[in-house]
Amino acid sequence: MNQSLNDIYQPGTELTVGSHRARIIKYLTSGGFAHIYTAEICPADLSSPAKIACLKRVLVPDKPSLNVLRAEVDAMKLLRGNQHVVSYIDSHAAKSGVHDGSYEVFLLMEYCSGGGLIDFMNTRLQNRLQEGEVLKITSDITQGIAAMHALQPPLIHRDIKIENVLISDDRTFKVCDFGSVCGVIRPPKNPQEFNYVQHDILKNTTAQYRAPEMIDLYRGYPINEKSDIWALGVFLYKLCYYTTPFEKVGEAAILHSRFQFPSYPQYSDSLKHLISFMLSENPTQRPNICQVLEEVSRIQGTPCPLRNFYVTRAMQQQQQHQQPKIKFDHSASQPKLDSANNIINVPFKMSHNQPLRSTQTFAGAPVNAASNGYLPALKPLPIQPVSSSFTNGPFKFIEGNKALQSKQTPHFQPPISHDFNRLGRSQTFTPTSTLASRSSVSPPLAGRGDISKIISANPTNVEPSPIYLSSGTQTDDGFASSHALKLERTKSIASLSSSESVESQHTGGSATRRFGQKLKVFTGERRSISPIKSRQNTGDSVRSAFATLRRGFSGGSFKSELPNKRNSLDISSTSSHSNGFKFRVSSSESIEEENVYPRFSHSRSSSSASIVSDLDQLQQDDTGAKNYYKSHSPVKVSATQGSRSSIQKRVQDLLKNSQDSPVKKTAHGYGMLSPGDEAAELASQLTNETMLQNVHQSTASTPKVLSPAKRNSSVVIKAGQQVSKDAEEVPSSRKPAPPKPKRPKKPSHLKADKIIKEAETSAYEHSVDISDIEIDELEKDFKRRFPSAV
Ligand SMILES: Nc1ncnc2c1ncn2[C@@H]1O[C@H](COP(=O)(O)OP(=O)(O)OP(=O)(O)O)[C@@H](O)[C@H]1O
Repeated sequence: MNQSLNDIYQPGTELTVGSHRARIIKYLTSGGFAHIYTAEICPADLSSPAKIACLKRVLVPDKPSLNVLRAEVDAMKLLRGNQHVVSYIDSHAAKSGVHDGSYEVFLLMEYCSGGGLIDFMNTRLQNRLQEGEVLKITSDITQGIAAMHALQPPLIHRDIKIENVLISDDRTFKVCDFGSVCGVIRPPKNPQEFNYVQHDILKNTTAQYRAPEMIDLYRGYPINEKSDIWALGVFLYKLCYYTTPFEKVGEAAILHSRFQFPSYPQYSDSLKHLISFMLSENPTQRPNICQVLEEVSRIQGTPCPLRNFYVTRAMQQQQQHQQPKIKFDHSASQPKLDSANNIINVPFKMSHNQPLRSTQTFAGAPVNAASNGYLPALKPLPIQPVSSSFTNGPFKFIEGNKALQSKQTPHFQPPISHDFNRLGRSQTFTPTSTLASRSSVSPPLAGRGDISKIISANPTNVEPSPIYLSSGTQTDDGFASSHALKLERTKSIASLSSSESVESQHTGGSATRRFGQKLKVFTGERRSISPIKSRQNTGDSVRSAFATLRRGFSGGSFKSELPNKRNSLDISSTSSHSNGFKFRVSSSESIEEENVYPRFSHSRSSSSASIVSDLDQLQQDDTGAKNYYKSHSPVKVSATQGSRSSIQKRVQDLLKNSQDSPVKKTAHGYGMLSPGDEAAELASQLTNETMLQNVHQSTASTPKVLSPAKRNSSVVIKAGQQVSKDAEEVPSSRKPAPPKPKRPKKPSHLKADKIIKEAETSAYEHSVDISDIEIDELEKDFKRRFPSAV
């Protein structure tokens, strides 16, 4: 940390953060460039009467870095009020007292007095977490992530990991760190896009939690909710075994989802199956977040706390399509609900005898599927019940998380015969599975909108109630991705500053800190006592925006940290990282592997928040990355402008705006606007919101920021340049070929999920008309499945 202890606010220091007064109670800790405090706030937070909040104070070196925080703050705002997400209260930015172009950002959020999950786990080294505890944590975090996936368009967290979970005083586990959040990223279509996405993923994700489709972009899958599901699977595995499933072998194992379950501690087959299911190599075979929660609840023996919003959307979509032609007899087709909202007339078929079709080993022993009672879905699931109860009885519905409860509760529930005979896991952990997945590559998915679109589509301060409207979210299959999205680009995301990223070179702070930093680069941060290293086991990236800012501050070389970048994305690479591990006995009972294979740079730019938009821009720019990055600056395109303008016009607009567009100011969000203030102007430029200037009415001094030269004395490598350079290093055989628009043939037994697909498709393509053929097909399909309804 580049700040001395003198910079720490003393208890009693008073600040203004947005519309809140904050009085420092205590300095808690430092994270990267952030200082974390508890503070008493006035007025108390509306969402909770608590007067104690957490104040995060961050030094931001420059404007582009401010964009990063903006994306994080915006994501927090969208999720505010969800009890499984660390709640945003207020924020504020101003120029720092040091006149070097740096800024100070204050973020007030809910204070989680229980500390971090990582710390909790470290208290349980001798007595590992029991299944009930694992399930409780997983359920909470799944609900937090569900709140993101439920948005339309959805938000992808991209950095789900143990370290990003905090515990509130009521022992609720909460997701934090939204610095890596993005919208759905469609598969890159050309080398420029490929390099851009690759770079963005390296910056914003953590190696051990990276999904196969993130490592091997040539597979042609979008980075979407299913990538979060993978990370959540790794998270769940680590909760159980205190290490990640791919710790030993690394990427080669990730690419084929090759892992084993340790024999200790012992967990039920159901839980292991769930993990395996979530870690399906093929993203289309992973469950969606609602299905994960349903299964967690089933294992817990409790009702599922959320409705399956994917199903609801699909049903609504179907209803919309069919209403004009089909006389829908609700009474015949819809399941009857009892007073507790339980379905009472839906046959529930659950096979306990389905053999598990997986070559995966469970601590060396074959899985006894018969004792499992539940087998994960082999294929994208057909419409699921909103929730399944643990027993073979009726599905149960409860009104759980308010933030996810629809104000438009559907009038009917899906009439489902949930046939578990059809469920099973087909994944084989052989290299051929990769080939198979390649052969069924989904056609490119066009962008679903950048984060600015997400923000505008999901207004803050409002419960994400539109989640039950038609979904633009991919649920289960890649088929939907064959429908290119036609979401209009309403405005160019403000955070177009990847070229500004700088690299780590620690230049200040104590010797201990420097040592710690260095360790972090190569092996993860050490915690001298803790055997569960917050970064050690999780690989290379720490993806909070604040962490990035720290690295941005400290300079360093991106290139130096990317010796193996090419290999890392080479699916054919057989490079084993086994030599890169050394065993370290970190406690009497746990032996941890220390990942020492090269880390990638983690400099973050705001690009993470705008990748879809950026890809669109790249796509339109035939002259490639060079020109793209030239125009890669904060741009404002109005909503009306953005709609389907020609390529030339859009490029012209972008270039023009990047050069001289005056910024439209509004006055909400970060606080009041001080006209003329550059920080406020920037904030407005980035977010249509404003920041307060000099709101910082502290009696304490402003933290010192090292001069750029000092903190970045070696090299500042622009991300764009580096990416281009790396692009040259990609062997020609690995040059991305345009993804084949090959659409895998859908097995007939999966036709039910067509409803979901249609819903998704329709949601993506707002302007697309449903053809007669499709309607006929829908009709036929509907008649076949619900004969009583017609
Ligand atoms: N809302 C909160 N309530 C309680 N403690 C918090 C809260 N936010 C952060 N902390 C504590 O501060 C630490 C650092 O916070 P955070 O991770 O957000 O900062 P950072 O700069 O992103 O750090 P890093 O670079 O290590 O990720 C966390 O590990 C946690 O212990």
